Amino acid sequence: MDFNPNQEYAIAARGVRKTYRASGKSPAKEALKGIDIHVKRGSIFGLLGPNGAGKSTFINILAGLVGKTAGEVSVWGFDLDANPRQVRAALGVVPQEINMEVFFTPLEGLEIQAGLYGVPKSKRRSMEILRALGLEEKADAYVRNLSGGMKRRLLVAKAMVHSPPILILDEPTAGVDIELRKQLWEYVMELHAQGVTIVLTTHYLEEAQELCEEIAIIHNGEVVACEPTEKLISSLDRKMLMVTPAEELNGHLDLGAFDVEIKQDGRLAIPYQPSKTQVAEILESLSSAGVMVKDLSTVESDLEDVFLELTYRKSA
Ligand SMILES: Nc1ncnc2c1ncn2[C@@H]1O[C@H](COP(=O)(O)OP(=O)(O)OP(=O)(O)O)[C@@H](O)[C@H]1O
Repeated sequence: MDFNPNQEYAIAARGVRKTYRASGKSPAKEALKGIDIHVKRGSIFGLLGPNGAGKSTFINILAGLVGKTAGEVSVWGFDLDANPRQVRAALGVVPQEINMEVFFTPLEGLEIQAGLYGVPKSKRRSMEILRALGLEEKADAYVRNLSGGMKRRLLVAKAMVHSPPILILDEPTAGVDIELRKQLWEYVMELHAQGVTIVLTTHYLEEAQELCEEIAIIHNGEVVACEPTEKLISSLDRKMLMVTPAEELNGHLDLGAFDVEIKQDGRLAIPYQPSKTQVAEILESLSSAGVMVKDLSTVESDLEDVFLELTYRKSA
């Protein structure tokens, strides 16, 4: 396909809305309330949000499985409404649910998928893809005899048969053990190194923090944050001062304006806002309370804190 190198974005979505119609006893549901998302070409982009936030709805709109109610979407420079076929060719989508044809072997399944995408026989790379995902030995096995992790890797393989420039993974590691998760990410990182743009939704904040260059947080159908990962984390005005007292403290400690928690190992955890509080002020309070400090360190916030704070702010 045409890789349109002049386009900056792999995916550009503006004002995307989706209202699911009422059916039976279920009322209409506004799942996306006008979201803007821009994914840079060649990046790894994370879409985070609690259950029901609207992540799958957005991905299903991109994949052409759900029709949007309003807004504009362009994928690899192609408008979704005007050029749905090109958009489909630009995307490899790994769905959340393992729902696959069990009558074919993995190799047959990939060949059929390649055929559906019109990949000529001479350009097919089915065995190469199976090898990369550690499924070479299972090429001729029954799909129903594969483990859950293998099935998930087979879904990734299927999404890549037509060599799309964008790979979308919807909760790819849910229920996958640590070893397989590692293997899956190694392959995804390899694709990334080859220039493939990766979009993933995950509930594993740590995973997103580790892998994604940019993260959008969706909550209740709205984008509450969309920034480079580091900036997102540093934008949170919260740190933790960890203090090891010279002598063990028994029970309660009152530090006035500061909250303090005595950890099991005897250290004190004191949260503070760097924009408002100097560490010296906390040390003064400790000194007034008669606590001698043996050692201290500060802990940065992680994505979990950002996530909680942003989603809390929105629902407050
Ligand atoms: N086909 C549908 N008909 C009606 N409502 C739907 C439909 N699909 C999703 N919804 C609703 O839209 C909202 C967003 O759902 P969506 O599946 O996009 O969330 P999500 O962020 O992907 O959540 P999860 O992480 O649980 O997959 C939810 O309230 C959900 O119940």
